[in-house]
Amino acid sequence: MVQIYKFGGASVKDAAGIKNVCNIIKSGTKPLVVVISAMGKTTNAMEEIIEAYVAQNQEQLKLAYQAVIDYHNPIVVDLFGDQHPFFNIYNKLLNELWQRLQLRPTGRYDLDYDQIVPFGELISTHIVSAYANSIHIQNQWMDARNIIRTDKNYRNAEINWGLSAQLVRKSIDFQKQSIYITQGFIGATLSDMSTTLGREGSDYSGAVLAHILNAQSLTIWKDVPGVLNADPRWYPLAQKLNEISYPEAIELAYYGAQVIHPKTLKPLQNKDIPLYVKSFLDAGLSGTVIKSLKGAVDIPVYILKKEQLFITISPKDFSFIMEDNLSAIFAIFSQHKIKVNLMQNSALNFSVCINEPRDMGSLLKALQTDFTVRYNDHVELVTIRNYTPEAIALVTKQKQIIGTQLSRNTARYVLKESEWMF
Ligand SMILES: Nc1ncnc2c1ncn2[C@@H]1O[C@H](COP(=O)(O)OP(=O)(O)O)[C@@H](O)[C@H]1O
Ligand SMILES: N[C@@H](CC(=O)OP(=O)(O)O)C(=O)O
Repeated sequence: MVQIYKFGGASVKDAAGIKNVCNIIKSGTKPLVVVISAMGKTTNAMEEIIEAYVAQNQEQLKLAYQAVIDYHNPIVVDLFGDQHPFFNIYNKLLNELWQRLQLRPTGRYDLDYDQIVPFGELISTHIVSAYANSIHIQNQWMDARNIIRTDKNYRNAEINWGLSAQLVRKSIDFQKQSIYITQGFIGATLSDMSTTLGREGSDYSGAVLAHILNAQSLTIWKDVPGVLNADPRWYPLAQKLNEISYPEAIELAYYGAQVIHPKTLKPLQNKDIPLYVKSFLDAGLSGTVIKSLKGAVDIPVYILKKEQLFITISPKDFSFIMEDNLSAIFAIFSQHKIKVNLMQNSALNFSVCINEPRDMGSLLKALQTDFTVRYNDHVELVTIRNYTPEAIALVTKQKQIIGTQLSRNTARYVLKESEWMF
């Protein structure tokens, strides 16, 4: 049975990382499909390109494009030397990106974004695939846009499961090749326009392929030993969870545990395919497995969401917060692509915690036509699953609490941003 491996940007951020990834691929059970993200923070660098491109700021565009080249070039030279046939592929790809940047913007930001940002993944996968072949790890590079078909919802495209399944099965032949290397995060519409699946969407790509290929397992290789009970960058005493059930992992991802993309788990759960989260820094460690399990995680799990805005909305006409008002509010959120992380309502007020919007002014303006709006900015949202009095004390001590929501398993606190001291 096939295994799927997914490597994120951190694992391929430099030449040493790529060599390490190749070692893991070499040791992995075959057949194997490998899904790789753009190297390091390349997607952010591609977003700089987009900003300059859309603004048609040529000076800025050249600088942003050059930054992408300056990051990748030394890695390519380190891996291949400065004379290698791979440079034909590599230079062709960069040239294709530059030519794309010479076209005039269409005026549709999301569409342009999706034609440009995928170059990050195309470059990284070509580098890893060619390097692996050069050290005799025979593999086939595959363009995910030829197998992952989506709708036209640029930047957040939905998978066309039926067509993708047909194309994946047609393109992959494990009799001929036991290792395929492809991109996460990207796909294409029926008319061959590139699409992306949402930031950090490569985990999801891994799950889509695992589902379609009835894989034995999906392993996502991270810079942490597994899923921990908190982000270790925030809470240094975080502990590894050995096993998590699908529903619990879905809840953790939904509340914002950044280690797994929220859409990743459903396609796996539906076919009972286990997800391993393992460390690419020490592939021998057991990691975390997410699978069908009875029983819950037995320690508190903490999830922090930064850069939040807590808004309280009240109808100006003193009507109650009922379905018609709620649907008007959600229509505005949807138009502004607002993600609601927590909501609460009383008779006269509706409060939400949302990611700080890119254009706060236009959101407020839209809401203020029919509603009075009060808000707290610079807030953080902490969710504690399996909370205990000690866990609550840990996150709320010396904090100004702006909102609280408690259910049987989950405690949520909207807190004024201030330094964390554990
Ligand atoms: N509960 C958690 N367990 C482990 N890591 C977590 C958790 N919550 C957040 N993280 C963070 O997620 C990071 C890995 O995710 P991410 O950077 O998206 O990986 P990649 O880019 O490789 O896909 C870790 O470095 C860690 O700081
Ligand atoms: N490169 C894309 C997709 C992705 O999933 O990346 P990573 O696996 O490094 O989080 C992004 O940064 O959004």
